[in-house]
Amino acid sequence: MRIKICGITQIEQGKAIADFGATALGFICVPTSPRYVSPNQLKMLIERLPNTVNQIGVFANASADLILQTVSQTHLTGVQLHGDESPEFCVFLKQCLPNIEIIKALRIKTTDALVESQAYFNCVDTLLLDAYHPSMLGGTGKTLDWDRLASFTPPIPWLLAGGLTPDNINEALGLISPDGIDLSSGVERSPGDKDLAKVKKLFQQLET
Ligand SMILES: O=C(O)c1ccccc1NCC(=O)[C@H](O)[C@H](O)COP(=O)(O)O
Repeated sequence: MRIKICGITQIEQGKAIADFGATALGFICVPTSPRYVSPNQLKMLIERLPNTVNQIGVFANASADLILQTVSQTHLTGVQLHGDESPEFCVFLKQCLPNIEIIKALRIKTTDALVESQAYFNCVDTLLLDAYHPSMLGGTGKTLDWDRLASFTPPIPWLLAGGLTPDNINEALGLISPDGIDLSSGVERSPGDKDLAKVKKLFQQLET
């Protein structure tokens, strides 16, 4: 199973998280986020972090130009679209970046919103389901209604996000079987400052 830890801002924390067994690290390229890393910071982080893990840049309603420029300046292996990007935008980006993983995040307000995911099945490599929040785009700590996701079996890989913590991860994975999980605030001391004790506990819990 893929394990993505999102909102990395510090090299040493990123290295330690990769050593614990994360398969992907996420970097927030959304300027309004308290976890924001600038293109220069992102380049420096990626240069110093192990290339054995996927390096995912998270964008929200950014222009294609900004995304393409950021990818060309760094060695991102994937781009996560966390805003209101249309299927057409995703198709365009995939055409421009055929070797880069495109992840479309959907913020699920009600399970009816899962129907929306169908429009992306042929446009992206991976889906990510996150919790809806009226004023925050991500890193909210809010959980999804896992019971209702049991029937979500898209034809492409998907990651579960939203309020996952070392204490609730096994409950979530007992109810649903995503291809991977994505955590941010549940393994933090404060936004962008990862708590390595919590990350360690997460991996211990996943082994039980
Ligand atoms: O984390 C942010 O600050 C953020 C800001 C704007 C868009 C997306 C953002 N995060 C996206 C993520 O991938 C988070 O890991 C995901 O929302 C889960 O967060 P959490 O509920 O805190 O585990």
